[in-house]
Amino acid sequence: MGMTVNPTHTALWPAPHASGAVAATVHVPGSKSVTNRGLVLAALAAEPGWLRRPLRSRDTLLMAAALRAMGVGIEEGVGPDGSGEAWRVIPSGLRGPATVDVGNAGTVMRFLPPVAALADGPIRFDGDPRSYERPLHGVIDALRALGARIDDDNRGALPLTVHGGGALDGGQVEIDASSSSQFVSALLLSGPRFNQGVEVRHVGSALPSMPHIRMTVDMLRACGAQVDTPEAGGEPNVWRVTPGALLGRDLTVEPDLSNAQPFLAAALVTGGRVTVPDWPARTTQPGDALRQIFTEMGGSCELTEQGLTFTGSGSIHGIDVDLSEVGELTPGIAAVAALADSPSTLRGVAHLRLHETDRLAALTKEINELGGDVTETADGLHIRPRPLHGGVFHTYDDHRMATAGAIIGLAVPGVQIENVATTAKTLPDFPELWAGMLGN
Ligand SMILES: O=C(O)C1=C[C@@H](OP(=O)(O)O)[C@@H](O)[C@H](O)C1
Ligand SMILES: C=C(OP(=O)(O)O)C(=O)O
Repeated sequence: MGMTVNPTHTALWPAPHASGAVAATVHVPGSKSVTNRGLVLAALAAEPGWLRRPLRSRDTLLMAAALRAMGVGIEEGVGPDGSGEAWRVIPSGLRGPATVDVGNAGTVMRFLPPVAALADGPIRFDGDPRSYERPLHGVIDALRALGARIDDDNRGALPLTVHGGGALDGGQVEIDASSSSQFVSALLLSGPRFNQGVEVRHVGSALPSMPHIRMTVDMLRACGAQVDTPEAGGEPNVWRVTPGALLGRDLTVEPDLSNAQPFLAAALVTGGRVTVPDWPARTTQPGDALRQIFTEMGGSCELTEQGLTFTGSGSIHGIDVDLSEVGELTPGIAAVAALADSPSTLRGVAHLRLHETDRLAALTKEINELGGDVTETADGLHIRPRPLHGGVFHTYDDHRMATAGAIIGLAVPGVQIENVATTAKTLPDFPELWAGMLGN
């Protein structure tokens, strides 16, 4: 864990250059965010449930392994109607001792300590070196305030041990979640199982990634939980979850719309057309914002029975946009912006400095090394397009850096992506899907 060395880091993947307009249909695997919430809620339910078309990637397999280590049954199967791949989740009394490898998954490191507080026995959390640097204080401090006992040798970060007592008081808590919306989601997801439920009040500067909090609330309600939110006429920045049993559900996971991004970007960058089947008509996924953002950058899209079809116009325009709600889209938007016919300003994403890597620094450095002109601002990037040349695009163990580099490679010959295998965090089949899109 802490010392894992991945020998594939030095491998270089020649990013395919597009010889013309792409025309493809790409089936994008399931959403990381929905799969990992679905697993947690199913594990906390009072009865077995189904998760159909789950994403199988590093982040979701780590989540499943962690829940299994705490005693939850997760079995391979076909869904109740006999169709499609599925996981059957069989809740049981959560227990330690157990060890959880969080890898570098924000969802695992934030969503599971509250689950561990409900377990009987100690649960040790460890992960990749980068996981030690990612913010976790909101979850740790809140759990302590709600009655949990936690040993955090690294004070406010991983590695740590949650000494679960089999139950947690819960109640009211204040946190500063400006560094990650996942603090709020984490406390809400386990909230129905706390003796008094939970009331989370965010204090501090702006909260990022609101659609992900709405996803948490929607999925809790779908499992029968009662949740009061600021949107529903409640107090601003306050969420309240009533204690109660969660239902076992039969949930089909939507395609990951943030992972659809590089494929839609390919249509934009090559003046081509890409269809993503099963694009949901209504969703809380932040990737849905790509319909608007990429349209503004020079394409058009149509949502039909066949899915979402995005068509590039042949020109790519710069954009001035606040991405605070949809921060995980930033690397892909920056890649497209570097190829545009006018400058871009991406705002509202200072918290990306504490994502998989410092994404603002990494994008600036890697695009500039290909001849670009990117500067960091206090909360984002200024991107002035310039003619780019080939070279190595480093990825810093960040799946979205790898896909961003691939987008640039479509338009710029000779781009080589270092460690494309890092896409396994959320999209293990990326190189194959990319080649398939290009007809290779
Ligand atoms: O809850 C979730 O599933 C996520 C929330 C967001 O985290 P932050 O609010 O930390 O950016 C997002 O960037 C991440 O990829 C997934
Ligand atoms: C920020 C991301 O992931 P995580 O869930 O690890 O925070 C991401 O996928 O862009």
